Amino acid sequence: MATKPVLVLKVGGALLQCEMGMARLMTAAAEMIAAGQQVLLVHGGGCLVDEQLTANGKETIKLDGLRVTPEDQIPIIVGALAGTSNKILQAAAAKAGIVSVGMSLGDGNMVTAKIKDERLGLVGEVEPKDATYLNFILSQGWMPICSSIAISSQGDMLNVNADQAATTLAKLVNGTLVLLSDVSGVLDGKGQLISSLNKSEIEYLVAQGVIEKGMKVKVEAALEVAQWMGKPVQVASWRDAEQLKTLVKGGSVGTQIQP
Ligand SMILES: Nc1ncnc2c1ncn2[C@@H]1O[C@H](COP(=O)(O)OP(=O)(O)O)[C@@H](O)[C@H]1O
Ligand SMILES: CC(=O)N[C@@H](CCC(=O)OP(=O)(O)O)C(=O)O
Repeated sequence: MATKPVLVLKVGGALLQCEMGMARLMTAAAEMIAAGQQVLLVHGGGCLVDEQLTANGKETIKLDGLRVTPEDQIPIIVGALAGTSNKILQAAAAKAGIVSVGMSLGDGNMVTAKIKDERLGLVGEVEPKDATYLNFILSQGWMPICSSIAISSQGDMLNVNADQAATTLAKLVNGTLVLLSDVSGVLDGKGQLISSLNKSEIEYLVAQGVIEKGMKVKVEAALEVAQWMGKPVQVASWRDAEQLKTLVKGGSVGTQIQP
């Protein structure tokens, strides 16, 4: 019998500040894993990074939703994402009875990484490389929990947007990607959930300024992977218990980004 594709769940940083949200998500993940579904969790932590940078007297600049990352901010950003955020999620997973393996993009030869654009500093762009490490962990029934810190072949630690990290890992394992944020999906100009979006609709809403900042990065990452795989990518909410239940049953939730 063919096994179901790996479910690649990406969660944004706001989840880490919500005990209830984390508990509900991990319960849902535990149910899926118990039913034989392989689950890979990729996480951000943008708000934790913001907090740590402020506490250390550093300023943040974002360009088109991406954090400009000067070298002197790297220890703080790496600590917040690969350290604190990753371990908070592992702790929540343990509470739900999940055996997890905490990791970063830089582990196990999973991706290649290079500097994305000199203007952004140490921001990385990643490509899928070798799935051996991930597949071994998944085959054990363990849940990888991956942060978006990558390492280049020159030995630089690079800060990768977590939606882009998730798309690369989804490609690596040929998985089904679900991007979970703090909003129920992509919203229109009146705040209503849009159930489905294709490339030209996305371009129109971006040009109108309806889809902006982090959601622009997310939707563009989702579109890229939907086209690459020839199947829709879902943008949904970790806050919504009903959406999580539908997800556990294998249903579609939030906004479908069409290839
Ligand atoms: N059209 C839109 N629909 C929904 N959210 C949007 C939209 N345009 C911008 N956003 C913003 O994008 C945010 C989600 O992106 P981001 O903060 O990067 O999430 P995450 O940290 O979960 O990856 C929302 O909280 C909202 O403030
Ligand atoms: C380059 C870049 O922007 N990196 C992001 C990585 C974390 C992230 O993407 O977190 P969320 O998923 O919570 O937004 C950052 O520094 O905030």
